[in-house]
Amino acid sequence: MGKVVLVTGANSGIGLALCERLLSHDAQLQLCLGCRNMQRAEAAKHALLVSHPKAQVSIIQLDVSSVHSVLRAAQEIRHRYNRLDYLYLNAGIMPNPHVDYKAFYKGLFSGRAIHMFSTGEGLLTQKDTLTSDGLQKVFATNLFGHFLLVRELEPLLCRPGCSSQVIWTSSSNAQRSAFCLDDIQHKGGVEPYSSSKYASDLLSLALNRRYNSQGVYSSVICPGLVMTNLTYGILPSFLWTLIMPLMWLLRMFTNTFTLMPYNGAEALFWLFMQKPETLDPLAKYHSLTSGLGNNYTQPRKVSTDNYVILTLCLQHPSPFPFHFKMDIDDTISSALYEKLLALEHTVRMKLKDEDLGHTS
Ligand SMILES: NC(=O)C1=CN([C@@H]2O[C@H](COP(=O)(O)OP(=O)(O)OC[C@H]3O[C@@H](n4cnc5c(N)ncnc54)[C@H](OP(=O)(O)O)[C@@H]3O)[C@@H](O)[C@H]2O)C=CC1
Ligand SMILES: CC(C)CCC[C@@H](C)[C@H]1CC[C@H]2C3=C(CC[C@]12C)[C@@]1(C)CCC(=O)C[C@@H]1CC3
Repeated sequence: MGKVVLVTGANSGIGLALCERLLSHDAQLQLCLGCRNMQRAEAAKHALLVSHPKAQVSIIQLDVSSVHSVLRAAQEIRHRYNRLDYLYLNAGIMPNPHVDYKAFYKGLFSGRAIHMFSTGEGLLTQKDTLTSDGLQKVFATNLFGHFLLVRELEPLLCRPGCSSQVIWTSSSNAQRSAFCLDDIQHKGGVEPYSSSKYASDLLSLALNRRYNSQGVYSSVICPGLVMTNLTYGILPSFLWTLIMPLMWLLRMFTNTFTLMPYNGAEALFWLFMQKPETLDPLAKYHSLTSGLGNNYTQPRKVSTDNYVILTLCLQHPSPFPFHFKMDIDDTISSALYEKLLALEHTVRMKLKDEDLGHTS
């Protein structure tokens, strides 16, 4: 039987491009598309079957921002399959983005222009909303729903003698400065996207600590800047098309302008072909495209700008030598993991109470 792969947010952009690449590589795969919108999911399945008529593609209705939907979908997946080899946690949103053009103009002449183009740091804010579960929507979609999904699919991922991979689509926009352990949902800030992506980097570390002994390996990837529905929400598509020659030119200076979903999916696809035991849990795997248009994957250390480390090390005398850095990263990721477990407990209790309310 072929390997089982579940991809969330598979009906468009990077997720759909990944599915195409996976099927081109391995026609025996059992590919499951986790999508919230069934019409768009059917269209994606149809497109995949046109290029791979013999492929085994199925759909699971999954809204990762809804606790009820995640629990129901996981139950259905456990019913359909007895294994899960790859879980791609790719669905993501950046609602109501606002570009700070003043900061962009300043950044152009700051000596950090390339960094700004590759990370979007300091340029973007978003207006978040609440889900029906009362959670911040960006947090619920980009992080918490996926966390719950991993927890629910534990029996399929952890199988004696077999290994499996959990792969997060993170972002170069993941910023330590946007994330706060006391406000993991980012209720009080205007950069929920950066916060949620930084949290996914931390969570991946925690998942490795928790699950490696059971054969589950978690990695994070960074797709670069890709033209998808997400980026068309930041600037209209005609404007992106208009500045495309400029972006090709910028590729000479930053290889993070992957631009096409196929290129953005490079690291996701590359991880599919790796032995998970050989992967570095502290690396973030970047999809990169050279000035000449060649794709490659490069691991870069995750969270090198940890301000807690800096604060501690700047104290005199420093309570920690520099080589304690990884331990402190580990402490933050453990703390996040505990907070997510506590939140999971709360939402499960709330759902139980609601169910009891309906039956009595
Ligand atoms: N484009 C870029 O430059 C970058 C993107 N990324 C990340 O890549 C990932 C894929 O985004 P991208 O392909 O660019 O954008 P798209 O908007 O094309 O894809 C996002 C996918 O996520 C799905 N999705 C959104 N919310 C939910 C939900 N609640 N439940 C289930 N599915 C959901 C969307 O479904 P629907 O069609 O129903 O909305 C869609 O299939 C995201 O995690 C994004 O943050 C990271 C760095 C850069
Ligand atoms: C000449 C143009 C390239 C000017 C575009 C300016 C900005 C709108 C963009 C520069 C860097 C971009 C970027 C993203 C969005 C658009 C920019 C801020 C992302 C934040 C999109 C989502 C991500 O996950 C990472 C991207 C990093 C770079």
